Amino acid sequence: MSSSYLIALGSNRRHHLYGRPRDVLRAAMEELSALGTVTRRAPVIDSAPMGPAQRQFANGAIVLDSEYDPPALLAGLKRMERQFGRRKGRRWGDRVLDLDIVLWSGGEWQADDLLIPHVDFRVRDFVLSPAGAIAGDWRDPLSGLSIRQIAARV
Ligand SMILES: Nc1nc2c(c(=O)[nH]1)N=C(CO)CN2
Repeated sequence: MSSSYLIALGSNRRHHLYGRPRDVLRAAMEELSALGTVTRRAPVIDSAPMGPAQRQFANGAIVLDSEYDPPALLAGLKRMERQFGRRKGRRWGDRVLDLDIVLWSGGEWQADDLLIPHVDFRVRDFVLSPAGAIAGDWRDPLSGLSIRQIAARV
C-alpha cells in the first residue's frame, strides 16, 4: 500500500555540480522521484539561517507518494543526503542538503531514530511556509491542527 509523505528540504551550501542552494534543491526534487512519485512541489524560498548556521538557506517541500514505510524512506533520504555530499558535522550547522520527513498519511511514527511528526516543524517558519503552499490542509496528528492553522500562529 502506498503512503503519502510531506518532506522538507533545506540547503545552504553550494554543490560542485548543481551550484547554488536553490539549484541543489531543484536537483534534489528531481532525484526524489527515485523513491516514489512526487505529486506536489512548493516554490523554493530563501530564508535567514536559524541557529548557528552561517549562510542563507534555500528551503522547500514536496509531497511524495511512496511504497516505502517510514524507516525505508528515511534510509533512502539519508543515502541521498550523502550522495549530495553531506558530511556529518555540527548539529544545526551548514549543509549541502537536508531532507526531513515532516508528516505522513499513516499518522504518528515513533522510533529511536525517527519521529513523525517531525519534532520541531511547528515552530519553523522555513518548514511551515513551503509546506503550507502544498499541504495546508494536512493535519498534525498530535494537535489536530492543519498546517495552515499552525502557520498562522507562528
Ligand atoms: N532558515 C533555515 N535555517 C536553518 C535550517 C534551514 O533549513 N533553514 N536548517 C538548519 C539545520 O537543520 C539550521 N537552520
